[in-house]
Amino acid sequence: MSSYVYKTTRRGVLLAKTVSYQVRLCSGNFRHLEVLKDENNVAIVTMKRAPVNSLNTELLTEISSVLTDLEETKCSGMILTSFSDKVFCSGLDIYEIFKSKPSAIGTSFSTLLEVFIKLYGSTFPTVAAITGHAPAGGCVLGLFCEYRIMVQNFKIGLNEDQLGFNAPSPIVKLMINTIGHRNAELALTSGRLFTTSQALQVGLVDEIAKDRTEAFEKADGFLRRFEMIPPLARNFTKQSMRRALLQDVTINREKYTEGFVSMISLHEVQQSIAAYLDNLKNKKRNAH
Ligand SMILES: CC/C=C\C/C=C\CCC/C=C/CC(=O)SCCNC(=O)CCNC(=O)[C@H](O)C(C)(C)COP(=O)(O)OP(=O)(O)OC[C@H]1O[C@@H](n2cnc3c(N)ncnc32)[C@H](O)[C@@H]1OP(=O)(O)O
Repeated sequence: MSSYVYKTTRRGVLLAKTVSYQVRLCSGNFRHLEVLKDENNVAIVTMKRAPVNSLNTELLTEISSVLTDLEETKCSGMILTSFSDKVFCSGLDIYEIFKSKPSAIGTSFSTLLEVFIKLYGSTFPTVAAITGHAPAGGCVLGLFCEYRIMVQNFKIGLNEDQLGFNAPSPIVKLMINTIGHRNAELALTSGRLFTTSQALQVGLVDEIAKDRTEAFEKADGFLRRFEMIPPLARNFTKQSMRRALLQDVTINREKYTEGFVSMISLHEVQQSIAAYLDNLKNKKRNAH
């Protein structure tokens, strides 16, 4: 088998077409993730749930489990990315929230919150190499990381309002923390998807890359900024900046999950999701 993998070296990250490379994380057997680690204990976590990395409970559970592994093995940094050169992550799996049992919607959302707690609160530095579109939950996953590098000419944002429901309050706070109140309000109320360059302008992403290789070089550059910073100090500072939101979600996880399930289960919301799915299918049909 020959596939693209990312070979990390002390001086940078190289894209290499090879199969004989570094250590594979052996503590987990993942269906939708590839996890590689370099000699510096930096992990590259690649989502590979074709075609568009929609976040179903299984993928979310795998991400959660990898994050536990990375904490336990004292990983020194993590790059989160996608197998695809078109889509980073298409958000929550719509089919898990459309016409689904409340318990299934609840499990999916609660697992997303678990990923938030582990990823946003991780002791190691995290960076998203966004190699394609990142709508809704895809943007959310990027926002959980400390730094975002996005390949040019794609779209990112919280378009939940377009689907007929609002983004829950913790993610609104996170968006405000990232791009400011005014920009967040304008973006969220219209379900705006930003182009890569617009996202850079408002601060939704931190750097633009011309392609995947450059995104990895820049991600590696971000992680190397911390080589000379004592990890303990870095982590204390990170936790103190993130404590309020982390505590809120940890304490109120059940309440937020119930709120999300009630909202998604509303008849009008289900109708909006149905219309959104029709629209998605029509777009695809018209493109052919
Ligand atoms: C502090 C914070 C704490 C906690 C967080 C709190 C709250 C967070 C709230 C998060 C809520 C999120 C809600 C969602 O994420 S709902 C999902 C929203 N997603 C979208 O709107 C994206 C929809 N998809 C697209 O726009 C395009 O598919 C995309 C641009 C991604 C790719 O386009 P492309 O042309 O490449 O592919 P398509 O032909 O459109 O799609 C291929 C097949 O994939 C299916 N698909 C696409 N997206 C999804 C999805 N999200 N779920 C399930 N399936 C999806 C699509 O239907 C195609 O299927 P087939 O027709 O081939 O069967």
